[in-house]
Amino acid sequence: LIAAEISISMALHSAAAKLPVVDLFDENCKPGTASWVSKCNDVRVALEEYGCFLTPYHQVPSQLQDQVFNSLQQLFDLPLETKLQNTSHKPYFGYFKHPSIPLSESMGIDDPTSLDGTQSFTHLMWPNGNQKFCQNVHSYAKLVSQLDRMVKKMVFESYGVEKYYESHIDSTSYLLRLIKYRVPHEGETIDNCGFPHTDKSFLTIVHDNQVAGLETKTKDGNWICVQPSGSMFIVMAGDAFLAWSNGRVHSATHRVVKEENKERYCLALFSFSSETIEAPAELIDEAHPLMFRPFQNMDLLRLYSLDDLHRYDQMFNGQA
Ligand SMILES: O=C(O)CCC(=O)C(=O)O
Ligand SMILES: [Fe+2]
Repeated sequence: LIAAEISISMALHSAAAKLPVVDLFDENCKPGTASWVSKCNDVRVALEEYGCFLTPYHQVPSQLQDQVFNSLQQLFDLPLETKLQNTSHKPYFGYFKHPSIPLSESMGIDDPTSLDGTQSFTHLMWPNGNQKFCQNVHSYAKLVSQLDRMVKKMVFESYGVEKYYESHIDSTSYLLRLIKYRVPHEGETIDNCGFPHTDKSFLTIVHDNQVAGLETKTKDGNWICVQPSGSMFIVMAGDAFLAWSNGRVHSATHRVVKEENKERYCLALFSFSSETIEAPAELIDEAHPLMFRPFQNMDLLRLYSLDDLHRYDQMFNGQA
């Protein structure tokens, strides 16, 4: 009986695969210490094996999280013609809504870590000003960008190429996407909230209002449902990180499905590099021949967006 129970519990365990959780901020973990080195290793391994991991990030106070998610509600309640003011020549940087995924709607703040970036977005949405929104979103983006830099520092160190870290960070820019997934209307049977995809960023940090929906795919093809909780942030490698690492870092396919009958709000901080994306010489050898020709991160995003729009249209016209 005991043996049977053990095997049942193992079966259940493997059925509900979970993402690794890496706590970057435990007390003993200061740069230079042995525990820092092993933490860097954990981060690298998580990104190599899963392409993503969960991390508790208490640096964003829960009060600020609440305020930001409340502001999102206020933002999406604005009239459509106001939201449509959020435009950009860069793909995915502006307002997006498509008939093939009616439950979701999203907007983008270019350069949210600078006060200018957040202010000009705020001004477009609220010409009479909305100081609270601006301050909250700006502080939030700055705090999350610190997590982005920390993760990269740890991975660069773990590969022994920390000498490239400073210039990489100097050429990094951010995009904060604000996403709303509404509740289906009565009789509406849609649960599709977008295509399964990999991000074209270097790194993405996703955080939601504790309503489930995000799923990531493991290398062996299983979907992991990401369980949200207040201060857990999900750190996800994009295709640019994969290429830079010469294929070592995995970029996980992920998708959003609507499970709960609750509105889901999500904030995704994408980082892009304006340096040419190419693997450091240290990561190229006989066992790891160069996998990708050097390219520009924004070109990758542009190329993808053309395919993507085509897919949305096909889906809308019932051909996919
Ligand atoms: O809503 C989410 O959790 C993720 C959204 C996403 O994958 C994206 O915007 O690229
Ligand atoms: Fe994504």
